[in-house]
Amino acid sequence: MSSRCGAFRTCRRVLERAFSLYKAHSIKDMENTLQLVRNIIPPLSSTKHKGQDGRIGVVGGCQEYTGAPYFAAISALKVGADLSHVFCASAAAPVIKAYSPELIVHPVLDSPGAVHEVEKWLPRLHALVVGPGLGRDDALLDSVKGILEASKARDIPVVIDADGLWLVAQQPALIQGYRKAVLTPNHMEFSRLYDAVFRGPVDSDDRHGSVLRLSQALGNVTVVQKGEHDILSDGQQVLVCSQEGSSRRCGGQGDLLSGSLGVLVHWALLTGPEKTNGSSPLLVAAFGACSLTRQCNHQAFQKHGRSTTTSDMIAEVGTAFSKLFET
Ligand SMILES: NC(=O)C1=CN([C@@H]2O[C@H](COP(=O)(O)OP(=O)(O)OC[C@H]3O[C@@H](n4cnc5c(N)ncnc54)[C@H](O)[C@@H]3O)[C@@H](O)[C@H]2O)[C@@H](O)CC1
Ligand SMILES: Nc1ncnc2c1ncn2[C@@H]1O[C@H](COP(=O)(O)OP(=O)(O)OP(=O)(O)O)[C@@H](O)[C@H]1O
Ligand SMILES: [Mg+2]
Repeated sequence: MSSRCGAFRTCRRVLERAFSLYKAHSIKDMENTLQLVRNIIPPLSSTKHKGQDGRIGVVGGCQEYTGAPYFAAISALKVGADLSHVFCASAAAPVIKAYSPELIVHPVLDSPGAVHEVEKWLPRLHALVVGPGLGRDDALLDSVKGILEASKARDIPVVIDADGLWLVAQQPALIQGYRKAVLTPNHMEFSRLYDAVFRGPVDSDDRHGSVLRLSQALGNVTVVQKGEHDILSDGQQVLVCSQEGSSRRCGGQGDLLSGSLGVLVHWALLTGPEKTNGSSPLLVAAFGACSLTRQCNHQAFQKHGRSTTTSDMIAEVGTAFSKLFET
């Protein structure tokens, strides 16, 4: 009996040691990747003009959902973009404008010339975030398909989230092989995409492999699977972001992530792979957005506990950004 207890204790010590080694290793990996994120952040400078640090467009917002595009667009500004546009359905526009005087809001998505109306702006935009609060109306989704095609033709980076991922699950060919696309699925959105591409369910015991395979099958688009740990892959590398957040899971946190990512993607592509130590700039940008969102969640939770909402997290963007990237 006592020798069995001894064996049990030894086994537990081995497991504990292995776990703490793994933890130490992953903390070191996280710190190394955070350093790469710091390398892509442009310095603030008095010689720059308005617009140079980012002009970002969010495509989303319909009668039902006005919060999601607002969260994404305001997060882009708070992270450091100079201008943030929202292209939404007409019913959503006055609501979004009333939330914030800082956003430029175009009520065009449900007009017959929607693609043309957005295309006019594309030469002036550095990145698009497609999907927050878009809804699943077929006519809107059809316009978004045209907007995605126009963005690809101009080589504009696109972050695809929420209902934009619904569209991609219906038509994966839309982003197949487009290396400037980043997909940011939550649990359900990832399962839907995986099922659409592989015609079978995700292996829940192999999250890393599933994310890697999905990215590869889509022609190396960057995939960010959000969850307790965020798993990111460009089809070659797999990164894990375990920045401490909290247990509070209010809606809108993913919108903060996709909006911040719009800016970071622009900065990362501007900097190029020399500063990201051979890692894909988009993967580094995605790691930055995941860390930032989780840090905002952590800080907001310290102050507000169970009543934390996404607006409280957005109020933390400035200090969370400084803590992670400007120390
Ligand atoms: N204030 C707003 O306007 C908000 C609007 N939102 C919009 O709402 C629309 C639908 O988004 P949804 O995210 O609900 O998408 P889905 O309609 O695909 O639903 C996802 C479902 O998965 C569940 N889920 C999430 N994580 C899970 C996990 N780990 N395990 C099991 N189930 C899990 C959620 O409870 C949710 O019911 C999108 O347009 C989105 O942008 C959201 O962004 C939230 C905030
Ligand atoms: N269990 C968890 N523990 C810690 N952080 C989590 C957990 N689940 C999700 N997150 C974090 O919350 C953020 C949003 O992820 P989530 O899965 O809620 O996205 P979402 O469903 O798209 O959100 P939204 O409500 O904006 O649509 C990400 O930064 C992710 O890292
Ligand atoms: Mg979402």
